[in-house]
Amino acid sequence: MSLRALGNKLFGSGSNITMGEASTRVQELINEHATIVFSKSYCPYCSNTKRTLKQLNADAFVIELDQDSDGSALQDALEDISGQRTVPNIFINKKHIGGNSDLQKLDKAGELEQLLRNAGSLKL
Ligand SMILES: N[C@@H](CCC(=O)N[C@@H](CS)C(=O)NCC(=O)O)C(=O)O
Repeated sequence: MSLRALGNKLFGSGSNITMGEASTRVQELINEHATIVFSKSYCPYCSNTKRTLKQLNADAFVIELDQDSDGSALQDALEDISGQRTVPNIFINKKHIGGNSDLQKLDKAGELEQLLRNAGSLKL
């Protein structure tokens, strides 16, 4: 568990769910959505990721952590699950892709489209 997650567990993060519940919710979201972006609405890297996915016509589920009352607990859980605290935090086919720079790298290498296709996330 990260130091921040431990601090939140001991002192509270302003959220009403436990770490375990947050982890379960994150895991359920990852399992339910072939492509999912954990995002924050004001984050420019997230906008970049969402724009790229939209340009590819990908069907991606986006959760804006800053607009979710449990967002900070979910972010702690994401750090535990993926080792990454920053947003965007992207999963395709339950596989952790990383952040925006990782997604852009895959796109430039021509690998993103195939990943999305394999996940069943391409509409066309
Ligand atoms: N290199 C990362 C940068 C992501 C980043 O710095 N995101 C900021 C928000 S714009 C962040 O997560 N800050 C910490 C936080 O919001 O808790 C990427 O490409 O995704």
